[in-house]
Parts: sequence; C-alpha cells; structure tokens
Amino acid sequence: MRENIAVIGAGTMGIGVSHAFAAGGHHVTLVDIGKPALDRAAEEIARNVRLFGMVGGTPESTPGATLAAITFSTELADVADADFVVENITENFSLKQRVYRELDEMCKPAAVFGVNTSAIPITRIAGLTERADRVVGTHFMNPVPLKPLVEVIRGFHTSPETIAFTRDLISRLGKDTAVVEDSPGFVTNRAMMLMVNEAICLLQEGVAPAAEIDRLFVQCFGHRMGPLATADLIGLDTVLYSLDVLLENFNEPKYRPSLLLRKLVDAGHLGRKTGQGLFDYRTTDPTTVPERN
Ligand SMILES: NC(=O)c1ccc[n+]([C@@H]2O[C@H](COP(=O)([O-])OP(=O)(O)OC[C@H]3O[C@@H](n4cnc5c(N)ncnc54)[C@H](O)[C@@H]3O)[C@@H](O)[C@H]2O)c1
Repeated sequence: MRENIAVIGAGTMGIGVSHAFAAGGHHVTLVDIGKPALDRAAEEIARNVRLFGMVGGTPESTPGATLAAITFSTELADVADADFVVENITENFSLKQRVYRELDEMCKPAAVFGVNTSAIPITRIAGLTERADRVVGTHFMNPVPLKPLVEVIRGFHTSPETIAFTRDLISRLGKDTAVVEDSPGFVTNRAMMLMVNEAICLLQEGVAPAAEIDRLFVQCFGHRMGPLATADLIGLDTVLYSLDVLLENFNEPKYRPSLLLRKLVDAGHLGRKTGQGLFDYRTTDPTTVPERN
C-alpha cells in the first residue's frame, strides 16, 4: 500500500529516509526550513540512487523516478495529509519541541510520528503531543538505503498498534526492525557514542594518529569502519549533541564530550557533510581501510 510519508529535516538522515521511502513506492513530502538544504537533498538523492540503489527496494528505481515521488517543501503545512511522519531535524530538544507542537496541530489524528533522534527519550518527545500513543522511535542508521535494520523504540505510551504499523511499514522497505524500550541513546547510541568519544580522546591525547586508531578497529575487530570515520559519517555536531543529551540524562561524567570534538564543531568541521572533520575528505576519501593485512 502506498502511504503519504512526511520527512522533516533534509540533512544527512532526511536525505536517506526520503530516498528509502520514495524508492519503496511511497509518496514523500520532504520539508526543511531552507531551500538550499532541499536543493542539496535532491542532488544527493539522485547521486545515491545511482550509487547504491536500495536494500530490498524497487530494482528498476532511477534517479528520475525516485525524485518524482518526492515533493520538496519549506512549508510544514504541506504534510497535513501524512499517514506517517519521520522527523529528522537537528538533535536539539527546543527545536524539536516547536516542530512537534505544530505537527500535532496540523496532522490528522490518525497520523503516526516516527522520531528519528540519536538519543532524546521518545517519551519526552511524545509528551509534547496529544497523541503519545502514536509516537514511536524510528532510529534509522546512516546511510539509510543500505542499512538492513532499524531500531524501533517503544515510548511509555506507544500503543501495540503503533508498533505493529511501524514495523510493517519498515518491513515493506525491505528492512528488519529491533524493538527496544525507551532509554536515552537507546541500545545503539548509548554504547556507540561512548566508544566514538573515547576514540576522539585518544586522538586528542596523541596516543595514535586518526588513521591508526581506525585501522585497529577495522583490522583487529572486523569493524566495517573505525570509530573516527563513523563519527565523521554521523556528523560531529550530531555526535556532540547526542553526548550532551546522554550526559544531561544520566549525569555520568563518562558521557562528557571530548574537548577536541567541541573544538571541531565550533570550527565548523562537522565531518563528511562539510568536507572536513576528524579526516579531510576534500580531495580523496582517507577512511578506506582494508579489512585485513
Ligand atoms: N547522522 C546520523 O548518522 C544520524 C543517525 C540516526 C539519527 N540521527 C538523528 O537524526 C536527526 C537529524 O540528524 P542529521 O544528521 O540528519 O542532521 P543534519 O544537521 O545533517 O540535518 C538536520 C536538518 O534539519 C533541518 N532543520 C532544522 N530545524 C528545522 C525545522 N524546524 N524544520 C525543518 N527542518 C529543520 C536543518 O536545516 C538540516 O537540514 C537528529 O535528531 C539526529 O540525532 C542522525
């Protein structure tokens, strides 16, 4: 069944989520506050369709067909007809607060809200709306079209029907779901952000150069990508904001972001999306590490 999907935020995640739903046969309305972000999103989706297609998606998808299934808009009001909303705006509670209050007023009562946050508790977001039973965490992984599993988070009030609807929708994209209970950072990011932050601390202390830190994870532990390349792929701003959320919620100093991470974000070096981060991507991709010697 073809659903009306709204995707809010056309950054790293909004690009991948729109691509996955459009290639999966749905109609997508992608909303961002800025036209430049939407133009970049259209370019990147077209490039990504060519590059990697979609796990379980329509094999005959072309950039033109995928883009034709997406309406690009700067008006939140354009998502009033959505059956399912995936919100992917910046990892900042006050920004999200404004968006959810507006969405709750304008969307039809039956619409389900999928929160694609890295760490903010789903129950806290659901409390901003009058439809807490229809708010669910949908933690997609990056790059979305290539990742076979989505972490689905059950908020305090999320209903069994909402979980079932969300799992069915995601399974029709050819992806599996792992349902977990609500807790800051969920399963994945509570553990992963700690590892990434500690790897940045190792770099900051000069224990090893960035490429060597990542090589140890790839060649010794069989990781596809080292923690520093992972941080650059996520976006260093998103890593920093996620650690801030974990620190605020758990009040444990182990989640304190490294000074180097904060400095790079202040400098505007946010990783792949800006061309520089822990590595420099402007001319070549320095993060490709062979998996074995
Ligand atoms: N990057 C990842 O790997 C990853 C993975 C899973 C979840 N997330 C979560 O997804 C969300 C988005 O992350 P991202 O990496 O795509 O961030 P990003 O910075 O790349 O993109 C955020 C986008 O949201 C837009 N935006 C901000 N306020 C808005 C508003 N009021 N209305 C519409 N658009 C608005 C910005 O213009 C920007 O284009 C965050 O909550 C993040 O924690 C990120």
